[in-house]
Amino acid sequence: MTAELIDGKAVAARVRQEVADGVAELVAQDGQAPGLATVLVGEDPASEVYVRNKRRACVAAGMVDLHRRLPGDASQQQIDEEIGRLAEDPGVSGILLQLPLPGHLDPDALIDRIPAGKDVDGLTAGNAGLLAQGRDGLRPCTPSGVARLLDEYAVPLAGAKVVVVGRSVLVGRPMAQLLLARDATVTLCHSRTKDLAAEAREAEVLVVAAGVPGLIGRESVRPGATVIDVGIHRTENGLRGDVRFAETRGVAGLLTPVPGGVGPMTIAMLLANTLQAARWQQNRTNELRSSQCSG
Ligand SMILES: NC(=O)C1=CN([C@@H]2O[C@H](COP(=O)(O)OP(=O)(O)OC[C@H]3O[C@@H](n4cnc5c(N)ncnc54)[C@H](OP(=O)(O)O)[C@@H]3O)[C@@H](O)[C@H]2O)C=CC1
Ligand SMILES: Nc1nc(=O)c2c([nH]1)NC[C@@H]1CN(c3ccc(C(=O)N[C@@H](CCC(=O)O)C(=O)O)cc3)C=[N+]21
Ligand SMILES: [Mg+2]
Repeated sequence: MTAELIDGKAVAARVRQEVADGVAELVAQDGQAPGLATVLVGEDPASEVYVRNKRRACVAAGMVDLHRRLPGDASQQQIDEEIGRLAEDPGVSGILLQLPLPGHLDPDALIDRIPAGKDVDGLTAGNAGLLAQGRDGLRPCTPSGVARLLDEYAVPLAGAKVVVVGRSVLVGRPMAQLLLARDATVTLCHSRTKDLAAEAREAEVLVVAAGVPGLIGRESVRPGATVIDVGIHRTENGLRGDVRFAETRGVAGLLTPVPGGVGPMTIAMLLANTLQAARWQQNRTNELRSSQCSG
């Protein structure tokens, strides 16, 4: 068997076009484009690259790029105040605080200063709680990108055995919650899991987000399974994932490559979240206006 590859680049391009169309529609309705505020503290080189890519994608979708850069020695209070200003600003639809922050700062406290309706990374306790309760909210970009890929390739989730490897707040946990909301039977594995390969072999859908290069190979994959590799590692031979690609391709039914799989979906879903946030804000403004007119 040779697995069919999931083309994340193509799906991401489609999502970005949908977002661009939605932005144009919003601009036609009320003359204002959604604005994305990226907040970058310090000069971490990887973060510089991610933020640059996010800003480019935002402009390409017709949104307003509102970037805020703070020095690496900025205080908790300075960043707190900056986020507070962005929270109040009606031109700001979405706020993204790029992580990791310099060590002297408390990221959780700063993230929770972002209003849930502008939290386009879906990382506030408020949005995590809404997801855990199965209520509407903004979802973390990488897990919702994975869910979109599974939908595009018509992978059945209701009643399916799904194994997620990794329980981070950024990826694993929200991934498990999203799949649970789609009626999958979800097993969540982590570094203390006793027999990872045995758990993973049960999966009809296996999502790997451990951050360990080559953790998963043929011994861990059920024949015909769908395997989603979230891991990203820069090696001498280019980008690699958490899945040993060549050998897994001989066992799986559907497989994401690295690069070109999950990676491109993360930015596409950030744009989709920003459009969603802008629509909610527009609806709220319109409701407020009409209630003032009639009352
Ligand atoms: N493509 C994309 O867009 C994105 C890619 N990534 C990539 O995905 C990977 C994971 O990211 P992230 O979730 O932030 O990573 P974290 O390091 O925050 O979390 C890793 C998780 O994997 C678990 N884990 C580690 N080693 C093992 C092991 N040997 N067996 C089973 N579980 C293990 C950890 O368990 P424990 O909790 O017990 O420590 C932890 O829950 C990274 O490579 C990252 O670069 C991340 C975000 C977006
Ligand atoms: N708070 C936080 N949010 C993140 O979103 C986050 C993070 N922390 N920590 C690190 C990981 C990693 N990550 C990637 C996003 C896109 C690609 C991506 O676009 N990859 C392309 C290739 C890019 C290239 O060629 O360099 C691809 O896979 O095809 C990769 C990796 C986000 N992360
Ligand atoms: Mg990828």
